[in-house]
Amino acid sequence: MPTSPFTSDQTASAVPSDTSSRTVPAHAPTALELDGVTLTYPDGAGTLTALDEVSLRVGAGQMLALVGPSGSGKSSLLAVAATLVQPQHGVVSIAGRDAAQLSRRGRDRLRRDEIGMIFQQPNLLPSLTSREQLIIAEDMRGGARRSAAARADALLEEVGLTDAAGRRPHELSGGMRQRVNIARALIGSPSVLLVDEPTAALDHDRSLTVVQLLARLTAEHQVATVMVTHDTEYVPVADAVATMRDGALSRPEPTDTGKTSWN
Ligand SMILES: Nc1ncnc2c1ncn2[C@@H]1O[C@H](COP(=O)(O)OP(=O)(O)OP(=O)(O)O)[C@@H](O)[C@H]1O
Repeated sequence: MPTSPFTSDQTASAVPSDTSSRTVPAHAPTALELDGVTLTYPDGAGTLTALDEVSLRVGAGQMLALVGPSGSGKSSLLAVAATLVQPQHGVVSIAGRDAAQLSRRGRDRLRRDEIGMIFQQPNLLPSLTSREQLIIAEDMRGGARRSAAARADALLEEVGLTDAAGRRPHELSGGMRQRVNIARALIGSPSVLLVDEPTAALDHDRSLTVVQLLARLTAEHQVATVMVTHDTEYVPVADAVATMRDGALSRPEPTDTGKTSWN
């Protein structure tokens, strides 16, 4: 496992991130694919189109920042990509598997095995230590306890929290709690990481640290990451940016990290 550059709740201060460890092939294998996805909600006598023929490919080791005004469909895109909501039209593929072709149980398994989710609030269990948060998540996935403990320790080291492994959420800063949350989302070795406003509850320096950490882990774990953010300041840390407007998604534009080409 790579050694973490963090010590405790160390923060960083400049954009773009240190992306020196990020080497992504020009055409990374596609881990997340949306093809012509349309999602509508009932709206009075009619319907509201939340996603309008959205297509997107995110490769292993690539991080996409998703921006757009409130109500433009960003959360709907994450919900569809997470297979939590079924679109009326189009295909959602995770790790090469078409979610619509699976039974409900198959989709649950796909979600459990291939998708990690990170929300703005870490939602850690108050009575558990950082290490236990990760082990119990792996337990609930059905993983073996002994390997879960070793993996939890390795992940906590990667996010710079080895010294905080025995601390409970109230003994951690907001940034540290979000780093536990990120480590927990990776414990099942997902192919896809879906991240909704990870910095909304953090100050600037901690926000930057968290986004840089997501970028580094995306490359190191070869996961396909989609991060919704309202804060365009952190967009340059991602490999590409796409904008939602009225349910339509722009073509992803590579940022100038210079380390990758977009799919
Ligand atoms: N469960 C739902 N039922 C009905 N309409 C919904 C539902 N969820 C979202 N919408 C509508 O779909 C549209 C897209 O919403 P969505 O939450 O995806 O946008 P968003 O870009 O994530 O917004 P925000 O940045 O405010 O979270 C909005 O008009 C919203 O009101």
